Amino acid sequence: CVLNLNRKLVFGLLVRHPGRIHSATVKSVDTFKSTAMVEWQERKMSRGKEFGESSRPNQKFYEMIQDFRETLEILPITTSDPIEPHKICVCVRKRPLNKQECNKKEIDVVSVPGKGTLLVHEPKQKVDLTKYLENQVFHFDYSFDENATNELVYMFTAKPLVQSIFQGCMATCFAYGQTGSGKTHTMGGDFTGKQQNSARGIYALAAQDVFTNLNHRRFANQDLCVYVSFFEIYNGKVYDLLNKKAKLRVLEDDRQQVQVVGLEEVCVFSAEDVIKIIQTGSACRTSGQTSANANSSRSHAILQIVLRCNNRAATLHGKFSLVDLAGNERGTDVSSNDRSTLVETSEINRSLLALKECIRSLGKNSDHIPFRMSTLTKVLRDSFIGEKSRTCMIAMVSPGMASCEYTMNTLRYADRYRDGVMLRRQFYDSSVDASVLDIISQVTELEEKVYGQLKVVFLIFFFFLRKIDLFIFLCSVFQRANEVVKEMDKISYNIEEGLPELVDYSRKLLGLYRI
Ligand SMILES: Nc1ncnc2c1ncn2[C@@H]1O[C@H](COP(=O)(O)OP(=O)(O)OP(=O)(O)O)[C@@H](O)[C@H]1O
Repeated sequence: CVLNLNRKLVFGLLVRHPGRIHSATVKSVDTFKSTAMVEWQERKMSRGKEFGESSRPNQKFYEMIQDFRETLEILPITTSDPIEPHKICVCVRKRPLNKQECNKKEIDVVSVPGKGTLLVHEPKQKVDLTKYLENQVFHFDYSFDENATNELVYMFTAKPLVQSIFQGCMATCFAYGQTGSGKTHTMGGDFTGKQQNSARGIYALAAQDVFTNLNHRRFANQDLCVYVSFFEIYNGKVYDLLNKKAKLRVLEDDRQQVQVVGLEEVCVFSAEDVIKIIQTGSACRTSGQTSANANSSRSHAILQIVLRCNNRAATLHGKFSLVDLAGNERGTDVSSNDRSTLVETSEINRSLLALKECIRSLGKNSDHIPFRMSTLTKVLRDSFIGEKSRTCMIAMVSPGMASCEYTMNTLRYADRYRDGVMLRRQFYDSSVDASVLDIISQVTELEEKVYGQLKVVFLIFFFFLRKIDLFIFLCSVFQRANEVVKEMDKISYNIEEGLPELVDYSRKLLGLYRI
């Protein structure tokens, strides 16, 4: 800034007195310039001292990121920001660098400049070894930086969902992210050693608000009761955390209602009761060790706060499912590579994929929600259907450079389903969209035709297998297969012909969305 001022000053002088710069002025400009340089060097050195720069690996990237940050206007989210109502809300939370990362002099590659924006400064290197940053920008409904408290995160994410269950909604709040990124910290409360401060997690904050609402005169005459259940899904099986980890079965009745048979549902009368339940249940949770977290949760934990009308049938009024998902690491990230650990990891990833598909379908108002893809989505079925479902996803990210790839994966996961929601809105709003939908439906139709014909070939195959000589039969099958292949060629040519148009429209559409 000082150097810029300096340049502006010289430029101003040249404009006013072309070819005649007074030597005293030049001297003062030079002094000014050298002072600015000294200041800049000092600032750089103090920055270095602060982080032990001399031995920091990736010093160059660190400086590039710091220089970039200086150009950013940082306006973190505060309690006075407005809370907007969402059917599906997607947020991101960055945790601070932890002690271990600070000891390793890790670089913080994530910046949260404003209310819903998050930047990842991805360190890259060209073939000639020149270092550069790829600054990736993500937009969410809300973004929380490393200084955000659980209370602040709660206010914008789960609090509106608590209100919604009193209006009869089925609400779900997910904590998603890489292992060690802060899911359990956010949902269950912070740990001091092995001791968890459950009163400061989203679970407890939600419970407190449930009882505040319950005692409010608006809801007091509804005669509602609060019940809590707490269970985990590990390797596709459900275990009751409130009943000595009893293994439970998930059954679907003829009305497609999914029931966790025998799940303990405890009637609670205060937020303190819920906190005790959280402590009992959390202590039972299945954990393991990963490269990023020595006490990694290897299961999805689901705390359900259920409102029932206090009549004989105890009719369901509203339900809030708070889900602390298992870490989304890859198979290679877990410290043990035995078969059971790999099965565990693949099961976790399968269920996370299923979850993404369900939320995307929900965002697109699709008639078909693929909830049968995993146990997790099965037990949360009623959260994915109907007008009364409300969802909030909090994507957690670790700030370190070593976690950059996982951070990008987490953000893409969250961003993609947000894309689904936004794109659908565009489909309905824009005139271009009808053509895109038209081309997509034509492609689907062609695909169905090919599959239909292949089916005929196989039917003929089985029919003739029993009836005629194998040789004649094989000849006819080959002939038909040949025809089908030719037809497929033709169809794929048609698809390719239509593709540029589709891509063009899609680009326009994405362009519309990004603007
Ligand atoms: N926002 C935060 N502020 C301070 N410390 C945090 C924050 N988020 C996480 N931590 C700390 O980071 C460590 C890992 O967090 P946590 O156990 O919540 O991760 P996780 O995402 O639940 O991991 P896993 O999936 O392996 O269970 C904990 O020691 C926690 O206290």
